[in-house]
Amino acid sequence: MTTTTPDPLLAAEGITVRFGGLTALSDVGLSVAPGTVVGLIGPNGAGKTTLFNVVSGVVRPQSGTVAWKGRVLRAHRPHRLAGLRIARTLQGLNLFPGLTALENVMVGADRLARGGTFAMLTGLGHYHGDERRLRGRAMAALAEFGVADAARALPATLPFGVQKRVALARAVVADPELLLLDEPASGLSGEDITALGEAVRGFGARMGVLLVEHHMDLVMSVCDHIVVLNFGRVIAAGTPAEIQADAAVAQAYLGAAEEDFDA
Ligand SMILES: Nc1ncnc2c1ncn2[C@@H]1O[C@H](COP(=O)(O)OP(=O)(O)OP(=O)(O)O)[C@@H](O)[C@H]1O
Repeated sequence: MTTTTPDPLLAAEGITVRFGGLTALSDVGLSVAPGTVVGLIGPNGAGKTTLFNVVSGVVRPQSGTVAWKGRVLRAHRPHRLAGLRIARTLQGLNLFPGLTALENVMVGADRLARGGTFAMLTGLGHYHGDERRLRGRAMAALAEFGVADAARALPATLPFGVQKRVALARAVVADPELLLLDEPASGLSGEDITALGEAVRGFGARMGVLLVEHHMDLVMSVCDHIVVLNFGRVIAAGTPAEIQADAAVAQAYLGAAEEDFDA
């Protein structure tokens, strides 16, 4: 039998996570196919970050599996993601304060450096060829995000929106096959969000993307498929149009808003 649906890059199945007596995720699944942007949304406390952390290897589920290209990941750890060609950005910027924007992006290209970025940045080992090649690549990544002129600056001296772009450049500089984005729009507004949306759509043409995000306009405009969590369960999954028309989703957000209102 032939199928038009590509095999997923990432497939999480039956994920259950408990923190003491609290069930943060209950039998949750999602998958990301190449060239698609999958959104993960839900009210506060729904379990989005927990699922992001399971996929990243930060949290180990009590049950369920995470598979990468059809192979279940058993010793799944965050520092192994780059080797699998999975990149992620976190809610915080996580830029190295003592390195310039360019050097930060070069760290993201570590997978491509034969001697490792450490050798390259410290000058130890055989690094000259790597250094030139990766510097060029990192500059190109900064230019792609319109922040090439920030290359020599330390992160703390740059506006927040520029730091965010540097963090995105670092995430994609090594050409990942899957990009995990945890609330990339947080702290951004106006044209920075518009530019972020364009960037995420651009990533979607080159790689699979999993986007955890509160900013609904962004999610609805960039995602091919959306999974909605509430109280640790998947309550809906579908296209942006299907999710916008889903009564259970509207109820979940309305309920959350009423709780916020009562608080
Ligand atoms: N390390 C932890 N220990 C105990 N409880 C936790 C832990 N991490 C998350 N939780 C709880 O698990 C539930 C899901 O939290 P999670 O952060 O995954 O939700 P979220 O959808 O990302 O929320 P938000 O949108 O507010 O970031 C919440 O009730 C939260 O309090």
